[in-house]
Amino acid sequence: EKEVSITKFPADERKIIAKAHDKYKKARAGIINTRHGQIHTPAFMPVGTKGTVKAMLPESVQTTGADIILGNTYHLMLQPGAKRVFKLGGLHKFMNWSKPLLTDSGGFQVMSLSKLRKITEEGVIFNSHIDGSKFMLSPESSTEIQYLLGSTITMAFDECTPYPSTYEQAKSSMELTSRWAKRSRKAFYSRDGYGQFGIIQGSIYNDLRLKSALDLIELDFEGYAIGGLAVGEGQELMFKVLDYAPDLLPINKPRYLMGVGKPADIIGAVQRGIDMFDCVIPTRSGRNGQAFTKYGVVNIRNSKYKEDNTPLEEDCLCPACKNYTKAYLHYLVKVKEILGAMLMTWHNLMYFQKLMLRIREYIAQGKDFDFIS
Ligand SMILES: CNc1nc2c(CC[C@H]3O[C@@H](OC)[C@H](O)[C@@H]3OC)c3nc(N)[nH]c(=O)c3cc2[nH]1
Ligand SMILES: [Zn+2]
Repeated sequence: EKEVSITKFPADERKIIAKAHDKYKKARAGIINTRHGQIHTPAFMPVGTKGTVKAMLPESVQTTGADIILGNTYHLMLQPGAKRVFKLGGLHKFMNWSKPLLTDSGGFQVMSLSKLRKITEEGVIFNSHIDGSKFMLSPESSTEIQYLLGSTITMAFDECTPYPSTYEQAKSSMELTSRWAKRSRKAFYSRDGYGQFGIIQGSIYNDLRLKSALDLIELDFEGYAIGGLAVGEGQELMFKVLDYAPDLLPINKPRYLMGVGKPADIIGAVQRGIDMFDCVIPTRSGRNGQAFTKYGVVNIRNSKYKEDNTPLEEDCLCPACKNYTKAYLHYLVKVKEILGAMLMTWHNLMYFQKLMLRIREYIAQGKDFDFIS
């Protein structure tokens, strides 16, 4: 049993008991202590982009077992505006979520959502996808916005290198991210129980990933994210990067793989040393009628369910499985009833949290967990 205690997450300790497996010696289970409570890792973080996990009440999200949810700087700075959220008591109060909140730094959404944008050394100038008004996101403004929102974990302002990229493109993008990380770190207001994570880039090039990690480790972040993945490279290439990238990061700090993923992606990434995940799959696909079950993914809109009087999963404790049948869910989703989105989302979030719970238990017992899904 290797006891590895994490360096201070300001004023708090993160205890991590990394059991060295023969096959999965990199898998680890632990606890991150923050100002807003504990995060049990490996952790799945539901996405609440616009200050709400879509179709869920925050107390319902809590019953699924989620310790932390995500908000998004890009969306919230456009509407309702970071200063307004600050004036109203911060995002925790605004959305009635008292546990940890992680906010992305906004760069990714600028590139994927905004119209007309210009990347300069200073930052990214863009027009809002809502009303076309002009905005600038920079390491300083992104860090300040996340402070105004009251984020427990703030993400450094980075450039998510697109896939595919040539070596030269990935190199200059990674170097820009390193310069922006330095400015983000300088702009961060360090407080007990709050933390800022650096995001490493470098696409699929291992020397660039190493350089990115070295640049960011110098800035002594409270945690590190592996960025530039789940951007279309596919699972095989992603795992190839994850075969070495987590090892470039401090073993005693949280490692967060952004935007991942399906259950099999999560299991493979945990086996390679990742602690934290976020993905829209359980919420977005739930609203689109896809339910994750131990029998595989159920497309509830399929007509074979229209008179199926059994629950999605007979032993699941979520309201969809306890009180309703596949036939009812099939009907609700077909006629686009709001309750359909609610019940499907609730079940999927419960499924993902159960998966993480089982992974944490297997690691704690020193068991292999290849076959869980
Ligand atoms: C899906 N694949 C993927 N997402 C990614 C995101 C957005 C996650 C963010 O996007 C929102 O979900 C829609 C969530 O709010 C999440 O917040 C952390 C990334 N963000 C940054 N800053 N840098 C990256 O390299 C990056 C890579 C990703 N790959
Ligand atoms: Zn269920």
